[in-house]
Amino acid sequence: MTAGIELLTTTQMYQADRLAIEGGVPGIILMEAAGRGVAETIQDYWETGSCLVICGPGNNGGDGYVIARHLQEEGWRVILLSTCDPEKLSGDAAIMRSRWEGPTQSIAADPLKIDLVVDAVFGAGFSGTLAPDIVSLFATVKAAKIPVVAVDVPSGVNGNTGAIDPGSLNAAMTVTFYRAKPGHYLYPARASCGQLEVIDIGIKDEYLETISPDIFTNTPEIWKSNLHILQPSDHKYSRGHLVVVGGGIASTGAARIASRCSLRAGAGAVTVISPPSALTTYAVALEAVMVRACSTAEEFLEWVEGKRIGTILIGPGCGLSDRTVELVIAALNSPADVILDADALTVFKDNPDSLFELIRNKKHGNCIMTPHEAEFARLFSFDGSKMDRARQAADRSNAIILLKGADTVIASPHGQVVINHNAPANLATAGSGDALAGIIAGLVSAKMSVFYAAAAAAWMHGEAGTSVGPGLIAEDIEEVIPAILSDLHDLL
Ligand SMILES: NC(=O)C1=CN([C@@H]2O[C@H](COP(=O)(O)OP(=O)(O)OC[C@H]3O[C@@H](n4cnc5c(N)ncnc54)[C@H](OP(=O)(O)O)[C@@H]3O)[C@@H](O)[C@H]2O)[C@@H](O)CC1
Ligand SMILES: Nc1ncnc2c1ncn2[C@@H]1O[C@H](COP(=O)(O)OP(=O)(O)O)[C@@H](O)[C@H]1O
Ligand SMILES: [K+]
Repeated sequence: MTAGIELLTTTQMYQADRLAIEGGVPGIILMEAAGRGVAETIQDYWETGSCLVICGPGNNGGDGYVIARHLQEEGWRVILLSTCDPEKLSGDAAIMRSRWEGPTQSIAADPLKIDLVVDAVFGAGFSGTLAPDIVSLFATVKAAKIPVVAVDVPSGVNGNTGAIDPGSLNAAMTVTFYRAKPGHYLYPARASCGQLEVIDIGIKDEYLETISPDIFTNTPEIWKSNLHILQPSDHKYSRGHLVVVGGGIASTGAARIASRCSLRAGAGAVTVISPPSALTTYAVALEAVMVRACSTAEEFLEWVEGKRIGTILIGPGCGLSDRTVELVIAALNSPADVILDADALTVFKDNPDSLFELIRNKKHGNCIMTPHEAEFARLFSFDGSKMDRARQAADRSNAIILLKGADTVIASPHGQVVINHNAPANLATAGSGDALAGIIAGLVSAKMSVFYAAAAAAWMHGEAGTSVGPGLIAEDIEEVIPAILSDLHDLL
């Protein structure tokens, strides 16, 4: 099995296919390897039994004929069903059909007597809607509750976007080739893929240099070498002094959660900036985190510059006020790296371009914005997949965009994308986003480059969700960061 962190679009997958063919592996050999690989994977997981293979009109259907042949040779009772006139198949698929010696049915067999269904109707290049006869066939399979193995993707999934026709099948397993596709990791399609298996069909890894993928799954492999390793010469300020801009007396929890997470993630020193009226509340609640009152944006900027603050997190619990707007402007005018979250984004909903201009004009330091979908929609009005929207937003704003959710997407203004896939749904709890923002800030403060910091933080946040498990509240996240960091350092 190959895994590989690269995700390929349909166009890139066709390019891989072409490069392999030009490199001397004919398409028919690739198709044979693909079908045989799926059949072998099926046998790794299922007892020999009876199988319905549903074949479509293109090469995905061609794979289906190969799978049917191999399963039959291994003793399976195979029923093959074509969703189109098999005479209309062309190219490699037509050749594979000619090598299939069993019957080909054009109407549904009795699915109740079948142990497994192989969905080889459409591949990752599908877009649009499934025809009614296919939807109705799939409905029969669903009603019979037979496990489904999808070839490449469950038919009806768009491999580039993660969009899915509601009539598609829910696969127990999806077997794809060479590298996974973004649609395997983006919702809603991700929920329909089941266990994802990526198999080697003889396309060389070296072709990736030509293809130059820019979409990746979020694994430590991407960013672990960028984690800061503490040295004997380190002291608290060399590890980075970070500022979290806190809100007023009614909403101090968010900055408290974020600031504690940022210390855990690696900042050497953290100061919460508070309106004078809330200073005592912060001071009583925080121990290792310092607190400082700041009345005006001018005073804030002067202090940030004077103290050579390297990182500023602003937004969690800040409030939708002129103070927040002024402090965001001051932060972006400072040389520090800036993480904008929550209220720091929403305060610009009536004039997002002014925010983007501030970011574009930032002379030193970078900016990361961490919206959830509603915050994103207040600033941007792009169409398309979550990945495309995050990418366009990064391009428009010149910030790193971390668009939150079960499939958090991190996009850079240079078009690089990472899709996170380890976040359990128990993270959907108040304050969990504040913890994430704090972890990002802590990693940035500890000198991790900003794109990697955003990706690493999303991954650590997901691990924290899994580690705490059911009943997680946002305060729990900081508690498990040391163990997660310790495991990460073991990988180095
Ligand atoms: N690449 C590789 O390295 C390898 C790839 N392999 C396999 O090839 C598969 C990709 O093959 P593929 O390009 O033939 O696509 P696939 O989905 O089978 O069929 C396309 C057909 O569907 C049709 N169609 C499309 N949308 C539709 C709609 N909404 N509603 C109705 N029809 C629609 C479309 O018709 P068109 O619209 O183009 O006229 C066309 O006839 C891939 O998934 C993998 O399994 C392996 O063999 C090993 C090597
Ligand atoms: N269903 C889910 N599965 C996994 N992660 C989720 C889910 N829903 C939310 N999250 C994560 O939880 C965090 C919630 O952040 P946010 O909405 O800003 O909450 P808050 O503002 O209360 O802190 C984000 O990191 C998001 O990606
Ligand atoms: K399929």
